[in-house]
Amino acid sequence: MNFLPPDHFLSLPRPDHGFPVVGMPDTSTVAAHDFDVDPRTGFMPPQPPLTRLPAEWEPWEAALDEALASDLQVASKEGLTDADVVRAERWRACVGELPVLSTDGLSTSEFLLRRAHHVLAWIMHFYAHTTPLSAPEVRIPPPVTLPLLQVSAQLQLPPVLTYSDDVLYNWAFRTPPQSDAFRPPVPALDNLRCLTLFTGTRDEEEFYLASARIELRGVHALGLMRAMMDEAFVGDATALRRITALLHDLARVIGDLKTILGAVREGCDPQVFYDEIRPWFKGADSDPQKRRWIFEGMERDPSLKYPPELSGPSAGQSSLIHALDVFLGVDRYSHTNFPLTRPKPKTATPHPPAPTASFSSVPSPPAVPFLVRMQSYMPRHHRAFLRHLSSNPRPLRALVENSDNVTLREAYNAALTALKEFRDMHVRIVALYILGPSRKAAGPAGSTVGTGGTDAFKFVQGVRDQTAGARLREGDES
Ligand code: HEM
Repeated sequence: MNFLPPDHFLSLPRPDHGFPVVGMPDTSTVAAHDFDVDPRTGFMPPQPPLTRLPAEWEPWEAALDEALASDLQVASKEGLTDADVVRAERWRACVGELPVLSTDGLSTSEFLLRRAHHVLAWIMHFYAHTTPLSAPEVRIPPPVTLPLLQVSAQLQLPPVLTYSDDVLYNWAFRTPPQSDAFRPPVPALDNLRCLTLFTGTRDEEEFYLASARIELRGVHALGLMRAMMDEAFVGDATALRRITALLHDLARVIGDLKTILGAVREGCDPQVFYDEIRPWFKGADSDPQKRRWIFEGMERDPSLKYPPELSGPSAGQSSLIHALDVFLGVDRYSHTNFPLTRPKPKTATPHPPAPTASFSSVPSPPAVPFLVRMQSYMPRHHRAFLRHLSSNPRPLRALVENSDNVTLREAYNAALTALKEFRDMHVRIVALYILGPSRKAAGPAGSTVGTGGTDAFKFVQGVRDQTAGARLREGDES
C-alpha cells in the first residue's frame, strides 16, 4: 500500500502514532481526519495491544490474573459445585476491597485507555456472571464501577465488554516475528493468539481469532473501496471499467471472508461455545435472570452518565462488515429492520435511575435497529470512519443505478451476492452454534430456553435476506 498519496485517509497517522505510550498527549481526538484505520491491518492495530498497565493500576491487572487463574464458572452453569461458588465468592470479595484508583493518568494515551477498558470490562463480566442467580440484583462494586465508567466516557464506549475488547485489542503474536527497523512486523492470519479468555479453551480463542482473521483479510477490501472511490471521482468510461474489475476483486475477497468464517468450525466446538463461552458475553440486557445491574458508587463522580443500554460483545460490532454494507449501499436495507428483541426487565423501574447512592442499568427494549445500535459499541474513530463512508458524495450504488453499463451492474451484483453468501455461511454458523444447542437445552417438551436462539437465528436470516434483496435488477433506479 506504499503507493497511497500521503494525504489519503488510509495514510494518515494512527492515534498514539510515533509517541511513547505514556506521558504524551493523545492527539487522536483532535485529529478529525484520523480514523484509526491502518493500511496494513485495517481496524486492527498494526502493533500488538498493550499487555499490562503500568504499576499504578496493577491491582486491576492482578484481579484479572486471579480471575483467570481461579477457573471461575458462570453462576448459571449446570452442575456448579460448592467449591465453584466459594472460589467465585472469594474472588468477588477481593474485587470489592480493591482501592478505587484514579484514572487521570490513563488519559495521556489511547493505548492505556484501551487496556484499562479491556481489563475492567473483563473483570465486570466475571463479577456479574459469577454473582449467584439467587441474588435479586447484580451489584458491581465502586472499585470497578468508577474507573470503568470514567475510562468508557473517555473512549466514548459503553461500560461493557465490546468486540474491540475481545477481538481488535485482544491479540499478541503467537511466535514473535523477525523485527525490521524499517518495516515493523504486522499480524499475520496464522500467527495470532489471544491475551484474555474467560474459559482458557482453544475453542474460545478460535472464536475470537476467526473474527480477527476476517478483519485482517478484509484490509484488502478497504483498499479496493478506496480505489473505487478514486475511480468514481474520475467517472469516465475507463474509470467504470476499472470499477467493474475492482468489484469482481471485492467479490473474491468477500468470498475469502466466508471461507475464514466457515473455518471457525475447525477450532471451536458448538456445544462448548453454547454452554461454556457464550454465557460470559451477556450484557445487562440479556441477564439470565433479567436482573438489574447496579453500578455502585457512581454518585461519587457527578460527571458520569447513565449508559442507555448494555449489550454484550458481538461481531455485529465489526466495522469491517458495516463498512462493506455502507460502501455497497446495502446498509439502508440490511441495517434498517429486525431489532433483536431484548428480554423485558423484571422490574418496571424506568429510566433515569432513582436519586440514591447507586446507579442501575435497567434494560429497556431497543428503540433503534440492532446494527445501528452496534455502532455505538465501536471505537469512536471507526464510527467516524463509517460516517465518513456514508457521506461519500459519489455513492457506488447510485453510480451503478444511474449507469446503463450492464457489466458494471453485474459486477456490483456479484459483490452483493458474495456478501449474501458470507451471510448464508453466517446463518449456518448461528444455526450450528446457537439454534441447535438452544433447542437441545429446551428439551423435547419445549421451553422458553430456546427463545433467544430462535430470535438470533431469525435476525441473521433477516439481514441475509435483506442483503439478497438489495441486488439490482435490470432497469432499477434510485
Ligand atoms: C461461532 C461463530 C459465530 C457465532 C455463533 C455468531 C453468532 C451471531 C449472532 C447470534 C448474531 C446476532 C446478534 C447477536 O446476538 O450478537 C451475530 C451477528 C453478527 N455476526 Fe456473528 N457469529 C459468529 C461469528 C462471526 C464472525 C467471525 C463474524 C465476522 C466478523 C460475524 C459477524 C457478524 C455480524 C456482522 C453480525 C450482524 C448481522 C449481520 O450483519 O449479518 N460473526 N452473530
